[in-house]
Amino acid sequence: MSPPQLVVHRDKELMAQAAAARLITKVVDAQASRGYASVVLTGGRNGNGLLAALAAAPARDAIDWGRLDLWWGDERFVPEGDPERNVTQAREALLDSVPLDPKRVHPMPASDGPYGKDADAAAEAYAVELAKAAGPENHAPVPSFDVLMLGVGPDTHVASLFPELPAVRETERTVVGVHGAPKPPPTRITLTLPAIRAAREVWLLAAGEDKANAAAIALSGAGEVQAPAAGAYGRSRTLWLLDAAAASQLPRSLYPPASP
Ligand SMILES: O=C1O[C@H](COP(=O)(O)O)[C@@H](O)[C@H](O)[C@H]1O
Repeated sequence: MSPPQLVVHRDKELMAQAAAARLITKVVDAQASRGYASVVLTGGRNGNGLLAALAAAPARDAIDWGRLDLWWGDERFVPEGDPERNVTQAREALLDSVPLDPKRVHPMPASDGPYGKDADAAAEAYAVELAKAAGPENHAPVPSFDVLMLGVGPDTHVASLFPELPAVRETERTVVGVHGAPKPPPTRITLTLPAIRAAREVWLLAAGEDKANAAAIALSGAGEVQAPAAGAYGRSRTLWLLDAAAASQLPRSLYPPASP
């Protein structure tokens, strides 16, 4: 487990721009050393803000988009093209404007897809897709993602791992269906903590006042069942990217006040 490091930016716009710049560097470096990169996208306001900032970044074309594998950390289990789907929002924010290789883009199944309304079967199929992409050297039946991003919800949820729901307790499977999520829609698909922890780097994104309490709880030693964000860490790095509003309730030992 790699202990959390914090980077606090002035506001959410700057946080999104800085995170986008960081992601460009990470992907370019991975492509230079290995030939390709793999990234797990998150939904939510902060994740989409980062993608929009990436779309607007002049350096975005330093990325070889055709050699980038994209996966998702979670999905709302609604029909294809539904505006609530994380992939729909990601396409609008960035993906439709860059030359990705469609074979390397791996959205989670929709509720009108081959598994119909069966979110558990759809989750299992995604686990199989991940396992096929994993190499023997990988640390779990998922690829060694270079960067796995997670938006932190106001209730400390990450991906679709909500406090106290069964998915956050999963220790074997890499992807599960979620039923009765407290945030709509209630049916979802999510990577589990073991899959998340197989990533080289996990970046948690938290901007805005409504994330302040969640960040403070998750970073103050809470258990992962009560505060799923506390259980999300990467093998080499766990990075919390915050804005000042989201950092405003952190203990001073973690985020000392700025010098005058
Ligand atoms: O529903 C979801 O919420 C979280 C956080 O979203 P935010 O709008 O509060 O930032 C997101 O990370 C997750 O992917 C998504 O499905």
